[in-house]
Amino acid sequence: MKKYTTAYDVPNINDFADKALELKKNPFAFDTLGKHKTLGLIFFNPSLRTRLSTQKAAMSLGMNVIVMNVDGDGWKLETEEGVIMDSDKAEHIKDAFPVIGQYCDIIGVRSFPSLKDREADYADKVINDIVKYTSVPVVSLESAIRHPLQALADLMTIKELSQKAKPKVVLTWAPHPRALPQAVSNSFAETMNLADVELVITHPKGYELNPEFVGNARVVYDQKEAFKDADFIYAKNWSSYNDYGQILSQDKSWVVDEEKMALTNNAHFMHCLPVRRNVIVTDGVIDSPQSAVIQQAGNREFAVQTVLKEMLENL
Ligand SMILES: NCCC[C@H](NC(=O)CCC(=O)O)C(=O)O
Ligand SMILES: NC(=O)OP(=O)(O)O
Repeated sequence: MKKYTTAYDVPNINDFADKALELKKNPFAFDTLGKHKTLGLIFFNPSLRTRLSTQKAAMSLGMNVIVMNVDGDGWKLETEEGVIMDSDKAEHIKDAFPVIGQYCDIIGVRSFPSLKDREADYADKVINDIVKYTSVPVVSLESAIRHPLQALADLMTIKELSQKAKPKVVLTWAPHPRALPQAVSNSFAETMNLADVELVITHPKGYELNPEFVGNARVVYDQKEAFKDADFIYAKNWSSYNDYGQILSQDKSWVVDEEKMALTNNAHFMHCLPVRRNVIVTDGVIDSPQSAVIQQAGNREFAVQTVLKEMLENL
């Protein structure tokens, strides 16, 4: 595997999630596979889960790990082509990543969208440029438009918890004070379209996701209608795709609360974290026995370990 930037980078994401669940049972089975191999993690944006789970996963495979927060610790990196570099950005990614590629056997990158220029964000230029400018495998730690490691962990969690062959999975928009990327929702929808689930997406009008990611999902604008008989409720805020990057609503009636969860089939509550309590979801729901958020975050380790293992085996 030369890159993992979307669920389509593996032949079958369902089989791949099963492999990850197998690895979870015996995470140290390949603890010398990564001997003398170095993983470089480059963060343009903050992280807790992705950073720590990836470091842990690499160490369980015997790898060395080097981590850099490029906006904090190093030279600020320019990502635009052909600019006169007289701003605060001292180095171009075209120079930085071929250098980083010489020090590393695998590179992981987190780079959020601008939320200003839809065309540029959806070209997913930073991660694609890094794939282009380095010869080593690249894993997305959340790009401008996708978060494939999160979606893989989400699929694992649904497989672990589902009591049905084809559960009803509802992705619901929820309010947030800031404009957030569509990446988590895009990757979740992309992956659920490939999984054996009934996918429903609910959001206020104006928050339609890119149709490429919605796929065969049913879009329901009435949140309570969408929640009926759901087996999984996956909450996430995202900014508008059509009115690009804008906050169109902060409607508190979209918060996931106990009353709405009571409409479901005793659904499991999911969120990628970090989550703003009592903004996205009430304490009562996230602290309930049906909350899967900690298990989901736990699965991040084995999702990325499976990707790294596959890359190491094909170096
Ligand atoms: N990696 C998981 C989510 C990351 C990001 N969330 C955030 O930036 C939340 C920040 C805040 O709540 O202020 C997102 O939505 O894509
Ligand atoms: N869910 C997730 O990617 O978390 P971090 O942003 O903390 O890495």
